[in-house]
Amino acid sequence: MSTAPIEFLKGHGTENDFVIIPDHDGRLELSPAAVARLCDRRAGLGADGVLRVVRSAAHPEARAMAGEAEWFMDYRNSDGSVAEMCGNGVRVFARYLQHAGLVGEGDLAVATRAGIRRAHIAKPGPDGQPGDVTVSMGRAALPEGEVTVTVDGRSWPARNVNMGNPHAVAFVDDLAHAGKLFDAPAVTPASAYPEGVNVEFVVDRGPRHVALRVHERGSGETRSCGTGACAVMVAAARRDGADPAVLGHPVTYTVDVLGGRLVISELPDGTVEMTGPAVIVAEGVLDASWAARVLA
Ligand SMILES: N[C@H](CCC[C@H](N)C(=O)O)C(=O)O
Repeated sequence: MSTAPIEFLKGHGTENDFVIIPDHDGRLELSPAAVARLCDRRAGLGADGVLRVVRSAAHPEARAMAGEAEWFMDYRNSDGSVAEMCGNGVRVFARYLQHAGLVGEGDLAVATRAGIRRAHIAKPGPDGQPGDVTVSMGRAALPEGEVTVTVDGRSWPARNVNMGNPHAVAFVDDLAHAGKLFDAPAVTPASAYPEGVNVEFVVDRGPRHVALRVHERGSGETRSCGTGACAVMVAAARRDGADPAVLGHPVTYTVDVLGGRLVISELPDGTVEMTGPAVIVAEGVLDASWAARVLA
């Protein structure tokens, strides 16, 4: 473990919150236990996940992307597990790069374990608030086969959608039917998700307007899930007969999450674009003795 002070920032995207660890040269080794301690909401900083910021050329999983994306988002869930992609995380990661003066407004590319994600940081709004961030989230994969989600003895059919990470999308009559979501919903067949799954419960709010609750793999219920909102939009568009590849024009849904609102569009070529806020809340330095003891 490095003995140099460890800087951190806190940020969130629609209240999906993250500890950001600038580690540009990739010197830190964050074990799953260390990530879980950083994310602990009592004994640590508290967050749904960690975004370690590493120069792509300095990370073996990102080196091949360094020519297109200077920075690699090393995302971890709050239980310390690694996930392929984090949609809200990419927006907050982009905001960190802007906050740190490493990028300006406009277009940028971020290396992730699901590949390169291109983003756009908009100009500040008329109220001076930072501009929203739009992320091109790639294409959804829709594996065949029905899955079933069960919570507190109630079951619903769900749509299997992969946004680089796995999702099961269940349309319900009332978000309260998902119960307290303290534990992971049961998803069958388990064989559909050998690496675990993020589970979204969705209700309609109006034409091309839905709302979700989510139990995230590796983090539990969160206030928002960017990849989940994309999975929900694609599942809703297929349910509603609004496939942009068939219609020949983009289709846009408003997706309300507990922590705010995301706007998700799918283009005729299948590309999914997500737009939403990203906020840096605070920055600081970990206490050296705490870090030495806890992050070892
Ligand atoms: N828990 C997810 C990763 C974070 C996804 C979510 N926070 C987002 O904004 O996409 C998984 O294990 O696939």
